[in-house]
Parts: sequence; C-alpha cells; structure tokens
Amino acid sequence: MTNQQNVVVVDVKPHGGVKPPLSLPVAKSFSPQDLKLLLMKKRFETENAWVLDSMRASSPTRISNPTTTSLPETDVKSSWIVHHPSALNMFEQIVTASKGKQIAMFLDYDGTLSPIVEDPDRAFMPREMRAAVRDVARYFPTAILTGRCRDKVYSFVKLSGLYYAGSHGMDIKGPSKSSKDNNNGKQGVLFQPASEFLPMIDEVYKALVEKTKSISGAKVENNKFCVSVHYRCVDEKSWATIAEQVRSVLNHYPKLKLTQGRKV
Ligand SMILES: O=P(O)(O)OC[C@H]1O[C@H](O[C@H]2O[C@H](CO)[C@@H](O)[C@H](O)[C@H]2O)[C@H](O)[C@@H](O)[C@@H]1O
Repeated sequence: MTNQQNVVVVDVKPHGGVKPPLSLPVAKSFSPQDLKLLLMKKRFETENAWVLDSMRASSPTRISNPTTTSLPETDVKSSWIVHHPSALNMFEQIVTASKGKQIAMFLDYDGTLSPIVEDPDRAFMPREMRAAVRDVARYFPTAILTGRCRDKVYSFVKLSGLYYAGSHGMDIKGPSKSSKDNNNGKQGVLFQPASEFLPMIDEVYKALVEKTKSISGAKVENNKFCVSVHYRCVDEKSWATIAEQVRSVLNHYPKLKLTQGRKV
C-alpha cells in the first residue's frame, strides 16, 4: 500500500462542457504534490487576473503601443476625459465656490508637472511649468504630492517655498520660515510617521532588485518610505512574472501594502 493518492482530472471545456475525446480519452493522474502545484498555479492565475488587467489599464493618458489596443489613442483620451473633466472648463464655478475660502493647491508631480517618460530619473519639469508653479505659490499655499522620495522630487522642482509630500504622504515637509530658494528642501521635517519601517523598506528594496534583475526593462526605485517596481519598459509577456515576483517578496512582509500606479 502507498500513501500516494492518485487524482484523475478530465479536460473540461471553458463553459462547463466536457471536451469530446478526439483519439484517446483525456485523463491524467496527479500525485498530491502535482495537485498542490496545480492548485497553486490556478490560484496564482486567478489572483493575478485582476492585477494583469489593472496593469494593462494603468496608463490611461499614454499608450506605448497603439497597435496592441482596439481603440485609437484619441478615443481612449476622450473617454478618460469624460470621467476626469478639466477644472479649467469649470473655472467660473470654482471661483464662485471658493469666495471667502482659503485656497490651497495640491499638485501631483509625474504626468502633471512633468511629462511621463520611460526613465523615472529623467522626468524633468519644463522651465515654463516651474515658473507657473512659482507664480501659483505666491498666492496660495502650494503642495506637491507624490509617490517619489521627497528629496528626489525636490531635486526636480527646486522651489523652496512649497510643501513637499513624498512617499505618498509618509514624508511631509513645509517651507522653512525664512524660505529662500537656497535651503535645498532639507530643513524642518514636519511629518515622518513611518520611520521605524525604514530598515524593513530598505530590505524589501534589495530583495526586489535581486528578484527582478532577470527581467529586461524592470527597474526598482527606492522612494524611501515606499518602493516602486517599474514595468513600463518590460515586455507585456513578462508582466505576470514580474507581478508574481513582487507578490512573492511582499508575502514575507504582511505589514506592507501592495498598490499600483502608472506602470509601477
Ligand atoms: O506620484 P504619482 O503620480 O502617484 O506617481 C508615482 C510614481 O511616479 C513615478 O513614476 C511615474 O512616472 C515615471 C516618469 O515619467 C514613469 O516612468 C512611470 O511609469 C510612472 O509610474 C515614480 O518614478 C514612481 O516611483 C512613483 O511610484
């Protein structure tokens, strides 16, 4: 007697019908180990289906390869705009609604103040945009909110009179009282509630670099209180693999949360 229990799996059609046998009846026997692997694979495919869908949809304002999508880029853009109307088209209403109120400006960085580019280290802010932000900050308290490391976004924006909220708000600093364009954005940290996690996040960063190094085009960015794994330059065929690699690292860190952005 053996403790190996064989399981018979019949090949089933997607909508529930059993495939008619073509030559021999389709039947396979699996050891418990095989079955466990099969179930893990199935679970991975199910869990990753939504991840892959959202990975595909994660860059609404840009399509790197229009031939792989059924909608022309202009249609995708206009359908996105229907759900995200420009504030400029409602300027009068905004002005009316803000009468007697304190206005504050909250600005995203990537894709808002800078164009989306393939290399995150080269997402430079155009000079005209910097001048516009400087003007706005003269009139209203102005904050830049970003998933980036605060120092990194400061090195792009280079305006000292602003609030900077880096690492998705885990690292916030306001302008110092004697705010001039020479304080490097480094004084007076106001809010860093997750400092105790820094060693853990550094460990995760290293593990992700190691894990994804075989995937061409993958890039891991250390954003101090969070880590970004970029797949903008990764072949779509490898997206499931990179998603699984990230998940496998994060499984060891239940206190950390996995979220998605634009091709990150
Ligand atoms: O601040 P968010 O708008 O939430 O974006 C967070 C990510 O921004 C950066 O990545 C994005 O811009 C890159 C440069 O254009 C682009 O290559 C990437 O595909 C975009 O997701 C930043 O590099 C990431 O670390 C942030 O997570």
